[in-house]
Amino acid sequence: MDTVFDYEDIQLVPAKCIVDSRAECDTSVTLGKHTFKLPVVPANMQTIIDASLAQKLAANGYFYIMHRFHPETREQFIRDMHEQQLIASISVGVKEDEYAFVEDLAAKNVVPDYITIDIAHGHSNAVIAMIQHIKKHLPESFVIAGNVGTPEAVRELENAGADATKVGIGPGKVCITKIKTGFGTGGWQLAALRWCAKAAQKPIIADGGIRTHGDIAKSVRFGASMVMIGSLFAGHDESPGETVEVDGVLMKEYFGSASEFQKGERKNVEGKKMYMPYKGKIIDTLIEMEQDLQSSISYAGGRDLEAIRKVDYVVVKNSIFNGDRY
Ligand SMILES: NC(=O)C1=CN([C@@H]2O[C@H](COP(=O)(O)OP(=O)(O)OC[C@H]3O[C@@H](n4cnc5c(N)ncnc54)[C@H](OP(=O)(O)O)[C@@H]3O)[C@@H](O)[C@H]2O)C=CC1
Ligand SMILES: Nc1nc2c(ncn2[C@@H]2O[C@H](COP(=O)(O)O)[C@@H](O)[C@H]2O)c(=O)[nH]1
Repeated sequence: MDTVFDYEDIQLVPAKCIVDSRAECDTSVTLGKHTFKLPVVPANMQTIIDASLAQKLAANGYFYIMHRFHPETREQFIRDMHEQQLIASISVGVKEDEYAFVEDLAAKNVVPDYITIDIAHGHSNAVIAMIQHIKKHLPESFVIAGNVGTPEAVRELENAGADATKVGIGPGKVCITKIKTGFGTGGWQLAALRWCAKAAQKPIIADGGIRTHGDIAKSVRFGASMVMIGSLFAGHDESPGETVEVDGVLMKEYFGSASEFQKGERKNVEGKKMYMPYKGKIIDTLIEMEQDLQSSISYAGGRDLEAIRKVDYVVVKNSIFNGDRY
């Protein structure tokens, strides 16, 4: 691999505008059998999504992935979403119980539209076996497998039957994998995405490290079909994390899925907790993301996300804030 870089090191180069208004630019994306308003999905984490937010997102045309941390509620969740004619998108792990869960869903003909295999180190026989198990019992479900950080892993999971792969080992805001293990794509996530995308034959979801709305356009430029985001979605009214007041300022908790707060014990901890400033309603953030992405498309000289995939870029180390931070 040649030089590595991250989101803050890249700027996309503008091309001649062909629209009269940014409102003409279409940010929609198709993943599997469905089309969504934005190429963005809130992280499948307990402080980011719950059933109520999932319902709201799906009803308004956004993609979502429900987390897997209340496993006993998943079947009813799928039934509830389908009763409302909404997509059902769940997560699974790879432990023994999950095999029985998939078989049970198949036996009852309760078929999720999307199933995400949510594991820290996705380039593993455990994930390959789970992909094959889902494809055998629930062939109509769209399978997203991850997380990975190399082209070899993308190819292997695709060959096992994954319909999309999720790229990002350790770039997350509440991630401490890189500190605890020395491994990951933290600090070079965008270059890792490009590396993986060159090998991919199916959609890639870039996961972790998005800090600004412009990073969504950069992810699309470097090969992502969709972008998974945790921290930017934390802190909203609808975010399930606990709300606290610190020095008179409202904050909401955001913790890692491999943190002691999720696990309930200090074993193989690779995540931490932080408090994010309260941000108001999530729909306002989604609308702002859409407007910013429409603007990105206009700077790319096109009318839809495809235009962004072709733009030139420059690598200017740490250039994005011109030396300033918010
Ligand atoms: N995207 C990222 O960078 C990361 C994300 N996470 C998130 O944290 C959550 C917990 O992840 P995870 O621990 O995988 O899930 P689980 O705790 O469900 O573990 C899944 C299974 O994989 C095994 N396992 C986990 N990590 C490894 C490894 N490095 N090598 C071999 N076996 C392993 C576990 O066994 P055992 O526990 O006995 O090893 C267990 O049997 C997930 O939601 C994941 O997305 C966590 C770290 C990094
Ligand atoms: N290393 C860890 N990564 C984690 C953990 N919990 C979640 N995650 C990953 O982070 C992203 C969200 O990243 P953000 O930068 O947008 O906040 C999420 O989708 C997971 O892939 C964890 O405990 N450890």
